[in-house]
Amino acid sequence: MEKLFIEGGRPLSGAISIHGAKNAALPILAASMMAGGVHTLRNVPDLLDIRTMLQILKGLGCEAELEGDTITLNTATAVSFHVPEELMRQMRSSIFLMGPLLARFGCVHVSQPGGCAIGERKIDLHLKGLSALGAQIEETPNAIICAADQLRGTDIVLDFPSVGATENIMMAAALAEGVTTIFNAAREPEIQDLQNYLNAMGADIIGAGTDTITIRGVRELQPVEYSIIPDRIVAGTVLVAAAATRGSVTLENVNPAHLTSVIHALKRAGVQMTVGDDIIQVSCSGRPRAVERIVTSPYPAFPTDLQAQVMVLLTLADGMSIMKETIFEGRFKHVDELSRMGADIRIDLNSAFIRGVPRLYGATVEATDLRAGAALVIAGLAAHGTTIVEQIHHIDRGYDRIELMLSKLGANIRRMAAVPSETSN
Ligand SMILES: CC(=O)N[C@H]1[C@@H](OP(=O)(O)OP(=O)(O)OC[C@H]2O[C@@H](n3ccc(=O)[nH]c3=O)[C@H](O)[C@@H]2O)O[C@H](CO)[C@@H](O)[C@@H]1O
Ligand SMILES: C=C(OP(=O)(O)O)C(=O)O
Repeated sequence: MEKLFIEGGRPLSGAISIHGAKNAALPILAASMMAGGVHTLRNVPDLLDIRTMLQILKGLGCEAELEGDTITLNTATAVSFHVPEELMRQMRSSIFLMGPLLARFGCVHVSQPGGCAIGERKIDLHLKGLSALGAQIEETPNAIICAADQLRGTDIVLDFPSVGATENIMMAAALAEGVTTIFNAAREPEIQDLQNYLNAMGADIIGAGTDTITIRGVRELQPVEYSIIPDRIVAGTVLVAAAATRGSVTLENVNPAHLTSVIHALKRAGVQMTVGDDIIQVSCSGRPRAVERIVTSPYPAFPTDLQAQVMVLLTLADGMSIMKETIFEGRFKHVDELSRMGADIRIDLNSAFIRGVPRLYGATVEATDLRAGAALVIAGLAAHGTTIVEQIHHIDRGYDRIELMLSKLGANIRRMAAVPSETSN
């Protein structure tokens, strides 16, 4: 297994361009199935999850090529609506195929999606939404089969503003007969990006970014060229890494409006930031301040996907901070690893009580999930001594060669290949 070796203690400095958003690119790749033909997607990050999605699309019969940050995808050749179980299990985003395949073929055969172990992550809201559009759903322990001769628009009220359910329903409804309105929809920027992509293909959708999305079904969609938005979570990760190492970094190709709650939280921690149209300059010269309370919640509130990374900054703050996680019940797995690096964190139910320490110390730690892994990398950059991060395939799901990105900012970080003794059995 590959590992990251980090010599900590170097302040990050310089400028970096932020890559495209995983959470926008994945549903958009799935949505491309709804318009047979050649699509060109730009600003796509080269991530493990993107490669898994391409593998699924190829398995369905599409032709796909990833060159630099551009994917050329021919979905006209697709012949199958069955996503094999072993591919479904590799990531949560495999579930995005459900709405598009149902809309295109009138039938889809999937199974429970996999992904990081951060909570139960049910898909009941996806299924309820598709059922409301008229799909017949048959669930067995190993398969979920949805079928509909004709999807029909309707009003759908989500019990919780689920990002994935909002997106799956939007995609299926785009080719349904009549009007669908999603109430209590998720408002994440990636949903607006999906709306923009679907509309560019000829869909008629308004409201993404608010809690009410209206989709007027159209008969067909056309393939297009489209550019994915920048990744706000990668941007947030770099902001925290710069602050935790007391560095000074300029982020380019970002949308600061997507990071309002994060910028607010970091400013409360004493981090200096200057915001332009598509750049953010960040610096932190002294010890961060403790922040009384940060609560993760659906957008536009503070994102769960940056909880672990910001917690690292607060482990170094002057005083006691509290972070409350309200989205995923299993998203504190980084805490044990950070404690091994000298952090002082106590968990009580879904709150973490973080007593700042003057410094962290390098250790061998394990990435238990994507953002926990990113947090451990930041901790390693800020720590005294050497940190080895293991199980980094989790990090590769969401960061395009994280070690290259951070090396450009002066970090001493390198990826080491598996040693032969580890691969021989
Ligand atoms: C590819 C992608 O965009 N992933 C993001 C998406 O995941 P994802 O779309 O899976 O997140 P959701 O918003 O659906 O999930 C939020 C909460 O709702 C629950 N839930 C969800 C669906 C459902 O049918 N039933 C149900 O109970 C989940 O268990 C979780 O507790 O939003 C999350 C919350 O911002 C982010 O952390 C993920 O990075
Ligand atoms: C939880 C995440 O992603 P996914 O929904 O793809 O598992 C994430 O990006 O932090």
